[in-house]
Amino acid sequence: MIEKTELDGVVIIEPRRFTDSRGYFCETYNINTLAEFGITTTFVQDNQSFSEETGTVRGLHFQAPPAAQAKLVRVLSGVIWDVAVDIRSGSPTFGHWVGCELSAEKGNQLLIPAGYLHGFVTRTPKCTVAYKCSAPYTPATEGAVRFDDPDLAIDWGIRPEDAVLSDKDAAAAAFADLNTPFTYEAHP
Ligand SMILES: Cc1cn([C@H]2C[C@H](O)[C@@H](COP(=O)(O)OP(=O)(O)O[C@H]3O[C@H](C)C(=O)[C@H](O)[C@H]3O)O2)c(=O)[nH]c1=O
Repeated sequence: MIEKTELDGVVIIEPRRFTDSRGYFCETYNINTLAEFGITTTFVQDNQSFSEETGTVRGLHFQAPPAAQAKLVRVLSGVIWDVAVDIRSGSPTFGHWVGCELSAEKGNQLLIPAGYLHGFVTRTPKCTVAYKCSAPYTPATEGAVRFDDPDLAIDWGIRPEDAVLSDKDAAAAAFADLNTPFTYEAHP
């Protein structure tokens, strides 16, 4: 059901699927289920993005306090490699990243607390990604770091030059220039 990663508070969730002759049913989010695992994050906004091509990279993004967002990410169609990067100053894993393959078929999810960069690359065409956010969209607090930043050295499984990027992401800041607005707070 819930698997910790080496990054504090970043967990992989695999909701239970009730299968029968019609197909399956699963609860994709239940506040009480997460509370059983000590996760008390509440969400106020649902997002969905669709990416036509394999190799589409969205990220690495964050919103700064007071609009910092935790995210609960899942895939409705296709497969992505989902990445979180710890940017909490003072954290023993500052600048470290974890990746996880999320797929519609598996129905697995990645929970990323506030204080982390988030981004993904699509591993199939026509990828639909849905994610819950713990704070509303607040453009004035948005920040972005280059997905292929050499200091992060994230393995995206593609050549950087092959990435399909938005203009915003193509012009994102270097990690070294990030003035992280997050202070390290341990997660349960
Ligand atoms: C994030 C967001 C965007 N927008 C508007 C602003 C732009 O005109 C348009 C596309 O936004 P953007 O290019 O930032 O979309 P993505 O590149 O998919 O960004 C997202 O991708 C990574 C993976 C994330 O984790 C963030 O949630 C988010 O930054 O949607 C909204 O109206 N509300 C929103 O919450």
